[in-house]
Amino acid sequence: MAETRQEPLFERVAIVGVGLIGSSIAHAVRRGGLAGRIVATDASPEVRARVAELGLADEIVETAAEAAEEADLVIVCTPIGASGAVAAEIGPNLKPGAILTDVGSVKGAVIREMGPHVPAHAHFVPAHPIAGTEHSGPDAGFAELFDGRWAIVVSESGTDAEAAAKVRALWEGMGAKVDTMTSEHHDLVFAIVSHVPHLIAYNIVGTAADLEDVTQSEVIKYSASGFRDFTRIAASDPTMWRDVFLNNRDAVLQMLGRFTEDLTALQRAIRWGEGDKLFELFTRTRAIRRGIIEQGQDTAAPDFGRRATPQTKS
Ligand SMILES: NC(=O)C1=CN([C@@H]2O[C@H](COP(=O)(O)OP(=O)(O)OC[C@H]3O[C@@H](n4cnc5c(N)ncnc54)[C@H](O)[C@@H]3O)[C@@H](O)[C@H]2O)C=CC1
Ligand SMILES: O=C(O)C(=O)Cc1ccc(O)cc1
Repeated sequence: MAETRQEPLFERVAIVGVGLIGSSIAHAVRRGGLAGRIVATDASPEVRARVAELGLADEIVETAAEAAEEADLVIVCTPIGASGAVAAEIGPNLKPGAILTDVGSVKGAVIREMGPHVPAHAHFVPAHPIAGTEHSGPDAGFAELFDGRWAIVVSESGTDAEAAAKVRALWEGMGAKVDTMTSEHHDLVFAIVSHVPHLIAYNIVGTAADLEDVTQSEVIKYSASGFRDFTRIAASDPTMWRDVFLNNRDAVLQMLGRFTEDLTALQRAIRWGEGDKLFELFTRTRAIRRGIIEQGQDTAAPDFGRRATPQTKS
């Protein structure tokens, strides 16, 4: 767990979009004593009301523009599709030296959408926590979400080193381990380790549900197996994931091309009874899993069983 600081890292922190990630940040920032004051906003009046009930912020305002006023740090935690419009609203209200950051699962498109709205006197440091659950909304968040998990801070040629160091310190203060990379590299890596796996889960659950001779009740009844993990992933927020695929199109299509080629090779091996090919692949993948565990990298989300109750998400 992160140490509590004497001096907050930021005086005024604004959180725009208080769903799973925004509310987890609110909890973790509080826990780490990282902000003098937290101001929050959300486009949904129901979410704003729930944020007030949960006491997640010191101040709740109606617009992103208001939240950004006098903020030292603004964290945009909306779905990716909204990030450009949110940045356009925030940009004119960013004070000199203010840092704008985000948590989006795609970085290149977000930088293209948000970047042009950041005034020269402020700094933009995009980021992405590699931690989440299939739940959404302000009730789904918890302070421990980022503990021991990775957070990527994007570093491009124009990134301000001091602002990037503060965003790194923020994530470390919330319990995360930080890596830096370019947005291009980020989008390729997360296409294969996160975006394509989610697409596979959505697809396999959809296929199983559509099969005429496998009723949905059987999908539920027999899902206490590997399939259950797919159903958890396929329960992830539809808006968020639609935006991920629309905004990381090229990298996802590139990885899907490789994936389908390899799948076709497996199909062929099954058709022709090439057991040695199947055995060789399964041996290799088993070693990869064991390597992950040996390196202590198997940091599953702390509490995947958490439920967002009541569900206030619109
Ligand atoms: N869910 C996950 O596991 C992870 C999500 N992310 C990223 O975090 C971001 C947020 O995801 P979640 O917290 O899961 O979503 P969420 O659906 O729980 O919360 C998003 C919130 O943004 C609000 N919102 C939408 N448009 C808005 C606007 N224009 N202005 C203000 N508020 C607006 C919604 O009302 C909602 O409360 C996404 O960009 C996603 O890619 C990153 C890591 C993990
Ligand atoms: O719930 C899961 O298994 C996740 O994979 C969570 C997640 C979703 C999206 C991200 O960009 C990062 C982490």
